[in-house]
Amino acid sequence: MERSKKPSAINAPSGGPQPQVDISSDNSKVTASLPTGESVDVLLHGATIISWKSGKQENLWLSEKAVLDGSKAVRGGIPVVFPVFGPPPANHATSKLPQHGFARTSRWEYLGKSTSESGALSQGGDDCVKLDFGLSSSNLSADAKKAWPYDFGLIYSVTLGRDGLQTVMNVRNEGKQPFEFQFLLHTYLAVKDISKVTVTGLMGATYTNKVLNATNHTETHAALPITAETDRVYASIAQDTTSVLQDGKPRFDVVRDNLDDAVVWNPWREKAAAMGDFAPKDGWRNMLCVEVGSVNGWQKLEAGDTFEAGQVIKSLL
Ligand SMILES: O=P(O)(O)OC[C@H]1O[C@@H](O)[C@H](O)[C@@H](O)[C@@H]1O
Repeated sequence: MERSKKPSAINAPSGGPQPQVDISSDNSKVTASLPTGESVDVLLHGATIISWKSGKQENLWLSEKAVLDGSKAVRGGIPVVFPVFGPPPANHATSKLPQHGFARTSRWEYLGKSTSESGALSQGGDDCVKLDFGLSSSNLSADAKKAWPYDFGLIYSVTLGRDGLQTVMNVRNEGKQPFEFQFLLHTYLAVKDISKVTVTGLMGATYTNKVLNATNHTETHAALPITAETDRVYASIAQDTTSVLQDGKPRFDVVRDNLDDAVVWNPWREKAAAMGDFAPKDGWRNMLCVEVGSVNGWQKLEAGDTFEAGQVIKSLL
């Protein structure tokens, strides 16, 4: 599929200090950092970004009890949701998969780095670094392969720039039959105090309110406060950018590319207490998930076709 908004290429390296990329000695994590102090940590387990720092400031929330050894999806950071969002519907090809699919619990392969083609975040030269991760049907566990028997290839590109992080997924149908999928980036943003957070860029969008018996509504808030358990799936949002404000000041811009939907989730006190891997127990005060995706209905990919989509998150300090 041709993308309407392809990231532009960056200029040739300037010869100054270079971004650094390290692979942990146990081969479980890739860390990239820029000479200007930004860094990102990506686990091969789930290709889950578990840390993204702008200088000393951590932008992502990660549970103190997150399980990082590959036995369970990570509670925090940016888990990748594919090929189904939420509990799979009974009458669909994904019906035998676990909630949110297998991408977040599979081990991905690190495909390498580049600094020459980093796109949307670059201001020129080598001020960005792009890490590529791959997952294909041949790397899946026997259980996942059996539950969703399609041939596919995913390439997930994580680009660290000075003022933002870009995450882009390329999905390719490598089989002979079409398949349908959903995709979402389950970003846990770190916030100082949820009681002083508002979310903009959703006004006028219709949403399913999962905490109100999955009823449908239209967003009427220009700046949505988060005052209780929140689990809303917004569909076909007109604006590209969803912003998180702290104390009325912009803290994050989340810019969608070729993705129309977004979930806003905070479990609040009781649901957080019920999650064994959620810590500290009052951690819900310091996080908000703004999850961009394509989750209303299905993306259909014919044999040989590709789909590409992602987000840029800007940390506005
Ligand atoms: O506990 P999980 O599987 O990581 O899911 C967390 C949440 O993920 C959100 O995307 C869903 O909208 C919520 O309903 C869900 O509770």
